[in-house]
Amino acid sequence: MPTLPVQPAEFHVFDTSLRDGAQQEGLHLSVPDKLKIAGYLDELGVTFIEGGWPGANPNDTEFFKQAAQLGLQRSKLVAFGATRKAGAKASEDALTQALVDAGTDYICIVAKSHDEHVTRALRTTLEENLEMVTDTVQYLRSQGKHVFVDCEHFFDGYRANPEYAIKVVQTAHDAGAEVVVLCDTNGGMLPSWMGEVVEAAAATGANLGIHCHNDTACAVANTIAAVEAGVMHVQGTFNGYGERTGNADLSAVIPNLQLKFGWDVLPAVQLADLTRVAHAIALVAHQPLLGRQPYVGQSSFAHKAGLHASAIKVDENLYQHIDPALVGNDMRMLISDMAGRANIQIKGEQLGFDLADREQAASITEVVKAREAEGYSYESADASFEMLLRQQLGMLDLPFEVHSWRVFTEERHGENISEATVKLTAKDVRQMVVGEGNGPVNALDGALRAALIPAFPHVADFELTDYRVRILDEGYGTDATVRTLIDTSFDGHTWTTVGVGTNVIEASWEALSDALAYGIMTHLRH
Ligand SMILES: CC(=O)SCCNC(=O)CCNC(=O)[C@H](O)C(C)(C)COP(=O)(O)OP(=O)(O)OC[C@H]1O[C@@H](n2cnc3c(N)ncnc32)[C@H](O)[C@@H]1OP(=O)(O)O
Ligand SMILES: CC(=O)C(=O)O
Repeated sequence: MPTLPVQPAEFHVFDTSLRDGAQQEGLHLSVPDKLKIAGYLDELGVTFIEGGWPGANPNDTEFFKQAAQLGLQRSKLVAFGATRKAGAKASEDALTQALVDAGTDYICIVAKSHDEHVTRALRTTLEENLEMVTDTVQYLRSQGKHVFVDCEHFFDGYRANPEYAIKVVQTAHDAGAEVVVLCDTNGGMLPSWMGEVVEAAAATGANLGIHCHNDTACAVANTIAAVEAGVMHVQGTFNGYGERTGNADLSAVIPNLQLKFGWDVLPAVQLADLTRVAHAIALVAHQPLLGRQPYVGQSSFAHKAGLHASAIKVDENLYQHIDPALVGNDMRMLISDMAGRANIQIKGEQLGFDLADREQAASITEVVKAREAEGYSYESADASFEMLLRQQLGMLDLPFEVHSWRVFTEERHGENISEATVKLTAKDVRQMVVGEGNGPVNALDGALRAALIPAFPHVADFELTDYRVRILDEGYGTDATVRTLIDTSFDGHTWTTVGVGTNVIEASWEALSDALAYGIMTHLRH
C-alpha cells in the first residue's frame, strides 16, 4: 500500500463549471441555468464557484448581479478575468474594473506563464508580462479582493523556459496572490510528469493549485498526481465539462480524494449527494450524463457478467471498489444473455421474489438466454423482465385480456391516416374501440388506451416518453427482425418494455400492450 498524502491544513475544491465548463462546444448556460447550478454546487459545499467572466459578455455580467441574491451558504463565489492589457494600468483597465464591480470577495485572473505566449500571443516583453501580473494583483488587493492567479500554459511553459515560468509564479505570489494555479491549458501532460514540476513551483513559497484539461484523458489522474505533489487547491468542472475534451471531472476528483486518500473534503452527507448533483447539473446543461462516468454514472455500479453476479451474491464489494451509497449511487444487476443464475436471483430478490431454488433460477436463466437470442433485451427493459419473471413463476395476473387487434393505414384526401381496432376485456367488461392516429403505432396506442380507460381511468395519464426501433439482422432489409423499446412514465416512475418481431407493428404492439399492462399492475390495479 502506498503512503497516502496528508491533507493540507487548508484545502480548496474550486469548481469552474460555470466558466471553463461553459467553454465546452455545444454547452450554453443562461443566467437562470448558472444560478441553478451555483445553487447545486453550494448544496454540495465546494469551496469556490467560479461564475464566469464579468465584462466579457452581458450574460456573465448579469449573472454576478443576480448571484448576489443567491445567499450561498457553503461556497464562495469567484469572478474570473485576466491580467490587465500590456502597456496600460490595472486601475484604468475596463475589464479589471468589471471584475471589481462584480462584487465578489474572490477574483481569479489568468496570466501568461509561457515565454512564447508572452512574446507571440500577447506581443509584449517578458518583463511587461511580469509587470501586468504585479500591477493587476496589487490593484485587486488594494480593492479588498482575495486574488488567485491561473498560470496559463504553465507546464508547457516550464518545459520551454523553466526559469521564466517559475518567475511568473514567484511574481504572482510576491504581489499577494493567495493561490497560484498551475494550468495544463493544452492538456498534454501525463501523471508521472506532474510531480517534479509542481515541486519546482512549490520552492517559490506560493500556495499552489492545479487546473488540468483532459486532452490525454489524464485530467483526473494529473490532478491527483499534483495533489500528491503538494497542491492545496484543485480546479475542475462537474461531469468534466470544458474547452475541447474538457476539464478534470470533480465528480471523480472529490471522491478519489475523500474515499481513496481518506481526506475530509465534504461531509459524508454531502458526498452522498454527489450523484444527484452530477445528474442535476447534466440536466440543466442539456448534456446527457455518460452511463459509464466514474462514481456517478448509471452504469458505474451495474453488473452484467454472470461470474461477477455469482460473487456479488456472496458480497457486493467483491466486484465494487467502493460502496455506491457513499456517493449516492446504487448497485444495479443487469439481465442479459451474459447472465447466470446469480443475476436472475439477485434481480429477482430486488424485485421482491424469492428465487433461492437453484433449479427454478436456472430454468428462468435458460428462458432469458433463449429470448435474448430471439432479439429481446432485458438489460434495457426492466418491466418486461419483471413480467417474464412473473410468468415463469406463475404469478402473472394480467389486468386485461386482448381478443384481437388490427391496424391499417390509408391515404384520405391527400393525408395518411392510420386506424386501429382493439377488442379486449378489462374488469369483466368487453370493449371494442376504434382509434385513429398519425401512424399505426399512434393509432394502436390511442385505441388501446381508450379501451382501458373505462376500467382504469389513470391510463390516460400514462405518458409514452420514448419509442426506439432497432433492426437486429441488418442484412435482411425489410424482412429483418426488429426490436422496439418503449419508455412509459407515470407519477414520477418510468418503466421500459420490449417487443420483437419481423413485423415492426407487431413488435411495437407487444412493447405497447406490455407497457400499459405493467403500468396498471404496478400503479392502478385497485
Ligand atoms: C485558458 C482559458 O481558457 S482563459 C479563459 C478564456 N475565456 C474566454 O476567452 C472567454 C471570454 N472572452 C471574451 O469574451 C473575449 O475574448 C474578451 C472580452 C476577453 C476579449 O475580447 P477582445 O477584446 O475582442 O479581444 P480578443 O479576444 O480578440 O483578444 C484578447 C486580447 O487580450 C490579450 N490577452 C490574452 N490573454 C491575456 C492575459 N492573460 N492578460 C492580458 N491580456 C491578455 C490578447 O493579447 C488580446 O490582446 P489585443 O486586443 O491587444 O490583441
Ligand atoms: C485558465 C484556464 O482555463 C486554463 O489555463 O486552461
